[in-house]
Amino acid sequence: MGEAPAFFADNLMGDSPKKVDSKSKGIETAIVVGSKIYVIDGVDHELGSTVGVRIFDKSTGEWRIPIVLGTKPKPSKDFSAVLLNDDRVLVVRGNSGSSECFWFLEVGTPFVREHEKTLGNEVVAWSKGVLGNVEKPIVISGPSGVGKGTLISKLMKEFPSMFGFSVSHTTRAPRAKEQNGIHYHFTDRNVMESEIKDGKFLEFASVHGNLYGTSVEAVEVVADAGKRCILDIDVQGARSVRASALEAIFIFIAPPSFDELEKRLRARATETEEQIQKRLQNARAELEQGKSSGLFDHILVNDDLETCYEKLKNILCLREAVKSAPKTKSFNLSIKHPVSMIDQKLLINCTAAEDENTSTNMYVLDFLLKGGAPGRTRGLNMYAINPLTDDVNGNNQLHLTSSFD
Ligand SMILES: Nc1ncnc2c1ncn2[C@@H]1O[C@H](COP(=O)(O)OP(=O)(O)OP(=O)(O)O)[C@@H](O)[C@H]1O
Ligand SMILES: Nc1nc2c(ncn2[C@@H]2O[C@H](COP(=O)(O)O)[C@@H](O)[C@H]2O)c(=O)[nH]1
Repeated sequence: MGEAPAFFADNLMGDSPKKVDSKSKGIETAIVVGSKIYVIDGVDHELGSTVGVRIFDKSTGEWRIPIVLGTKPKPSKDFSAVLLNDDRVLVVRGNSGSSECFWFLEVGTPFVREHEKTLGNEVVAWSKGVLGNVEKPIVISGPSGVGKGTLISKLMKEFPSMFGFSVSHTTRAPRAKEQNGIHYHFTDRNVMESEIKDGKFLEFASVHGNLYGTSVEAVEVVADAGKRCILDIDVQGARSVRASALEAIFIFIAPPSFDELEKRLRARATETEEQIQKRLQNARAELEQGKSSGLFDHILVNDDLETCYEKLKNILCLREAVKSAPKTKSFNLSIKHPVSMIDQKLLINCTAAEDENTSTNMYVLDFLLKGGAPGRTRGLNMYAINPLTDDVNGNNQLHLTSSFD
């Protein structure tokens, strides 16, 4: 049994985070969640330049080191933590810009519980809070050769700042023009199987004799860039994502006929005859499942490419004029960043980037909205308010008052 660290002695029951100075670990931030205390090491010298998490169990008096999933924040001496509910903690990284300051540490979400079961160890998961109202990711499925990749390429070409592609892992060999890290992360089966065991994948499936999978990181990288993520995955993968906590839009692409599908697959000339036969055989089952399972929100027939592409854009509510993601004004979070919680909304004082000395902005994080990326905690609505004139919802109170007058 371990010994409770001295800094807990004065506030073991409270929920408020405390910044503590520890000789061995540098600056640490602690937060109480139920019977556990989560300690975040801002600068961990033993592990190099990384952020560590330790758990002190008050009921047993033991320290535990959890398995840490997701993308961690960069080390900082200025972390502060706010308990959002029993399963997640908002970690604010002080002295950083708007794209680096909000992080979530999941300690008991369904995602974490699920991984605890498979990994047989305590798990915590990091994800980054992304400014702006991040739209739901798009899952595109359909039989091999139907034109998923072609449609996605068109979308990415027309709206480069709006969409980002989730680069899957696969054990199949690269095709002539495919580049590692761009089209796929090409990997070995034993490496991928071990990473699946480590909980690195949001979903995975055996497709046409090879392993394919979407890593949590692949989707997070896109969300971190403030873009809407597109996943090109098979029907089994779509089913797994549907069962996960990731909220997405599911679109199934069907061919006009089976003969046309075969023609396209052959014309692409990327597979051997044996592989084509395997893909066509699997296509029958995929078409049946895709069209009948109720898994998909939309089914599009890719007959004429341009017509299908226009329909896809309609589903995604894209118009010619909207070519870039809406931008939120950037800001810098100072070391002192007072926070307060009102009605599931967190108010944070920040300094506006353009005028650091004088202008203070109030930002609101709205925890009621859902959506976003695998991070289960992403896609949170963050917006600026003027504390002198606006209420917590951003409504101008002066304007309201004068209209009543
Ligand atoms: N509407 C269409 N009409 C005719 N040919 C098409 C159409 N859409 C795509 N194609 C062609 O069909 C072939 C297969 O398309 P693509 O590679 O995009 O399919 P896919 O669904 O991504 O396949 P996979 O699942 O194997 O990656 C390509 O050669 C592409 O140019
Ligand atoms: N379940 C998943 N399926 C995936 C993923 N990445 C791609 N795919 C699907 O595999 C087939 C074959 O792709 P190909 O590039 O070898 O032609 C296709 O249907 C893709 O949608 C993934 O990460 N998970």
